[in-house]
Amino acid sequence: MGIPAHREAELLAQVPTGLLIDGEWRDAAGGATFDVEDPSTGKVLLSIADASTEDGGLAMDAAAAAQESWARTAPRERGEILRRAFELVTERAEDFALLMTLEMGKPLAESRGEVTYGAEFLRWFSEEAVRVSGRYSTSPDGKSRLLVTKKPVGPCLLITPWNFPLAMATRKIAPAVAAGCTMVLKPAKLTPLTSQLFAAVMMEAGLPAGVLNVVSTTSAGDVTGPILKDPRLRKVSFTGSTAVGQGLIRDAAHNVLRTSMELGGNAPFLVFEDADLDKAVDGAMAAKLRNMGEACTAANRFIVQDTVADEFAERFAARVGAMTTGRGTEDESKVGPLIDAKSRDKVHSLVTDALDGGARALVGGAPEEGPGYFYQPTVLKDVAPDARILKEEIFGPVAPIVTFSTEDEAVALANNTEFGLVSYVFTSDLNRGLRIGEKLESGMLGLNAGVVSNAAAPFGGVKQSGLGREGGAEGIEEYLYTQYTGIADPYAG
Ligand SMILES: NC(=O)c1ccc[n+]([C@@H]2O[C@H](COP(=O)([O-])OP(=O)(O)OC[C@H]3O[C@@H](n4cnc5c(N)ncnc54)[C@H](O)[C@@H]3O)[C@@H](O)[C@H]2O)c1
Ligand SMILES: O=CCCC(=O)O
Repeated sequence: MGIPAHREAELLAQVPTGLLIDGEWRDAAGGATFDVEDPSTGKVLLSIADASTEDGGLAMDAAAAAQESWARTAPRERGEILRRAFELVTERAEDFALLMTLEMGKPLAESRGEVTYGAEFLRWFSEEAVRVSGRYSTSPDGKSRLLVTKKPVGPCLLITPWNFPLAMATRKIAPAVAAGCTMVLKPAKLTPLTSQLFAAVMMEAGLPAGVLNVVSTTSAGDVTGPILKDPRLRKVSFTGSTAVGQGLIRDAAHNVLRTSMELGGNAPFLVFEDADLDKAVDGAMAAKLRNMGEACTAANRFIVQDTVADEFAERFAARVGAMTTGRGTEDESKVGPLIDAKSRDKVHSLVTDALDGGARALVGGAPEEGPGYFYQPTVLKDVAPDARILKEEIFGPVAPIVTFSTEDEAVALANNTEFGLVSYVFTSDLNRGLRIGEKLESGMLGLNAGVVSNAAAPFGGVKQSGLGREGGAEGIEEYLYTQYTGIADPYAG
């Protein structure tokens, strides 16, 4: 059983294929289009408008023109639009889930999870929209008054990746809407369809024309480069690879833009000998195989105390080996394809390098035969310390295991990376968990938990994993700036 072909066709027919500029769906200026493919089959799902530099300029014009009036709308009005969007996405959860599965490949159950997660940003920020506040105080010498207010930063450029097509968009759009900012959204060319449908839902929820403009394109730099140089732009928020983020930070320096950067990771997953191994294996499954390992939060290095390493590896490998790969629309599929051939080749080159360096594959270790970009869920043991797989983001269903003997050694191994997004620690000793957490260089910590993502939490990294936070009370601050007004002493004649 799976999803009938006519259901897929009916859904695809509802996805807008134009660019959303100033509230209208339009063809690209030169009429160009591009194909979006299903990574399970390589077949074309839909052709959509391919934005050019000119289209990017029109989108920027629309965002700039809408900014002033949008900033003046009542916070409650912005919150209600987000709340309606939350309800519409929730009503259409099956559509969004199927669309993500089609264009990105993840199993339907995971897509449904992403719909819940992605929609939650809409609900969370619908509530935050009315909580922005400032303060009024007396200066220390009593001679003046200090009025501190928060204002929307202004038009924003939002750039999103392909791996969580809905949640990465709502995590930016919702706080921008709540704060009163207008936007140009550039989704990833591999998975633009979810953003296209989501933008239609935002319009249906009552978002005024020009507030959200969407320019899907195959020429990312050509579209975003001029926007970044436009003096009307005030902020760029990016989720994607560290290399691209570094380039955008350089470009953002030109106009000294506010930047939020959600970049790559190399998460350590630490298992201590006092951990409940059943829970550690459950956590490892979630931290590694969620989204086929194509998550910035994916556990990239399993660092296990030597006294329990064999038992952990054996149990983990048994679970991983039981995971069936398949098109995400099929009921039995637990692990979908990787996003494209390049990604699968990269994963395999990391595995091959590790095996050549002396590692053993307890399960998996090769691409799947046949159509689509499937890779066998894999566990590697005895990985050499200098293996590339321990240094680079794997972004696939592959788990390398290394061992340690002391707490200090575990921390040193975990911190031995330029990334610092999330770390996972499994121990039944709370003091040890907190102690290790204090020593780990990462923006987030999963303590006996394999997933930390939550709309109510500040998501983000340190070191080369990024700048700023998305979600939580912190998320809206990224779209606000502080204005201070100094007021003369009201008692002085
Ligand atoms: N920290 C986080 O929250 C988070 C979340 C999801 C993904 N990621 C990271 O994203 C990466 C995977 O996503 P990806 O492959 O889509 O990343 P990517 O950096 O290749 O692309 C991300 C986005 O940037 C665009 N882009 C690429 N080159 C550009 C340029 N020169 N100018 C402007 N835009 C450009 C892409 O079209 C896409 O929309 C991984 O490294 C992953 O860790 C991080
Ligand atoms: O890929 C990174 C995002 C993952 C998440 O938000 O849970």
